[in-house]
Amino acid sequence: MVDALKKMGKISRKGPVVLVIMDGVGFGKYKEGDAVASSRTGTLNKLYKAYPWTKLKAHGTAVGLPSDDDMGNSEVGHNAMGCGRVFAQGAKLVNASISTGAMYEGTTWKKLINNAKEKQSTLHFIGLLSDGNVHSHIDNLKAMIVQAKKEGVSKVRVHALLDGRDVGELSALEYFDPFEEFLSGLNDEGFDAKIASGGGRMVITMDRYNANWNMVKKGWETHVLGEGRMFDSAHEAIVTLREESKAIDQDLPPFVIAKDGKPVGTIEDGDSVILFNFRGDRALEITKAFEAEELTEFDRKRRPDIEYAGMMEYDGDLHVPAQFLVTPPAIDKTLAEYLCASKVKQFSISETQKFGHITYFFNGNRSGKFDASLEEYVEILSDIVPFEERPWMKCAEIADRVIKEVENGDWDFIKLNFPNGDMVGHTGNYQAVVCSMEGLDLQIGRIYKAVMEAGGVMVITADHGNADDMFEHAKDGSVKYKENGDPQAKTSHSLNPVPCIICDSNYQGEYETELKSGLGISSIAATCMNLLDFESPSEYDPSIITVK
Ligand SMILES: O=C(O)[C@@H](CO)OP(=O)(O)O
Ligand SMILES: [Mn+2]
Ligand SMILES: [Mn+2]
Repeated sequence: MVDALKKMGKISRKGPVVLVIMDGVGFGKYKEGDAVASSRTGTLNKLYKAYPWTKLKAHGTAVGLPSDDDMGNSEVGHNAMGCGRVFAQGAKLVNASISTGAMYEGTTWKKLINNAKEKQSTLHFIGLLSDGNVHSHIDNLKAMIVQAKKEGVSKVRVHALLDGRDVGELSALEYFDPFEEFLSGLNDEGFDAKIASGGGRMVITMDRYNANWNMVKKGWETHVLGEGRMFDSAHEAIVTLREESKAIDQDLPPFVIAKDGKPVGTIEDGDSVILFNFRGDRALEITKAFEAEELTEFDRKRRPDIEYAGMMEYDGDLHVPAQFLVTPPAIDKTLAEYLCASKVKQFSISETQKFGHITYFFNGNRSGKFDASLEEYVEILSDIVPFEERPWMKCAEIADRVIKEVENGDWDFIKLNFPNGDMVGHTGNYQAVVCSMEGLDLQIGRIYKAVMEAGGVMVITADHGNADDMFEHAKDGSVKYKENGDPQAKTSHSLNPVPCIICDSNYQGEYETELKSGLGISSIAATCMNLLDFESPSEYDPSIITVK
């Protein structure tokens, strides 16, 4: 348990500090494709003119990723904002564990490998097949397969999800084709590795925050039971299903690879299974499907008796999964923990799609509360729809609730995540993103009014960019176009910085109006502490404000 924070005795506000996280809203590098800049955001424009603001780094090493070529993402972004400093993140830790060989010395790896060897059974890998480095990296998978062969495993099956969300929207074959070749290169009379099933990541297996368990059910049927449309190869499945459905990769229907009408890689008693995604939000449900004795969310029909391991521990509170290959970053001393120790009353809210971002990720990948008597978490249920069809999502409902809480005056610190910029940004639909940004801006205007009337402070920021970079650009900065002349949509996050605006209802000169520059989003935590009149702990990254 951390100590209570020290009071500064310098900043006193009647109302709460309200932290607004606009998920996926950054400052575009290119004019073309910047759906944030090209939206009519009257509120934000007004706030940029009226209040101090700065740009914060939200990608690469500033959020604990291996290099500055890595775009930011919600996990590392919320970890940084909620924990006040930067930890080496999953992408970096897994990479290191594999390249030093530490993973293969661990008990979990040995157990799964020995299990497959002793029982002459199959070693399965399930996960996202791309180099997006948000949930997984294909190089990790390849290294593990090579090692498994070296250690004497004879049969490997890969259940590969198409990405198209952290990489190009139609890039799957750039990963699948060379990967099939890689497997063929390894195969010999003593070793047999194949892709056994697959599908789009937004259709099967990778649901999060209990938004749509039907996705997990479909994933189970596809990977475990081998039920579904059958194809001879992943290549054939992807080409055929693309043509029929016109879907982009993340939305491609599921497929099962079969030979002579029989699936090549169902998951059976005695097998070993590794979920090779390192990020937790979209790994928890499929993990539960494998691990739970009783499952109420869907009928598994058959639950194989297997050795199951995740790439990482996905939930540090609940210790899920029971077995994992790499120990996650030891994120401790979080903002919420410090605020609880200091008796600060805190309210957190988002809609389902980002509910765990503002709670679980923000608290360093822990699902529980630090002090239930001081904290309330509210989830507004997300619609189960393609978000380009409802780009406003639940931003009005979130704002309604926040305004009510601000007016009631029960909380010292309120934090919320608006998913619009990100969830709609991932669809690649420019018009929908503009609509999402304009809807969001209206709601920020409503919250702003309530916070000012209550005499509080509103801090507006984001976890990484997305909506600010909606077109693919060539190395020379020019927009890439499709054959039909439309710009090529970019569905992934961006490498761009994000805003931090401090709207203070009652500024009395207690801090410099010039905000510090060159900082990253990990500085949000210390900033919020200062605005709540606390000194920030020495281990935290510096606050954005300089208190006089
Ligand atoms: O949808 C997700 O899982 C990721 C992209 O892979 O987005 P975010 O980090 O914003 O949650
Ligand atoms: Mn995000
Ligand atoms: Mn995203």
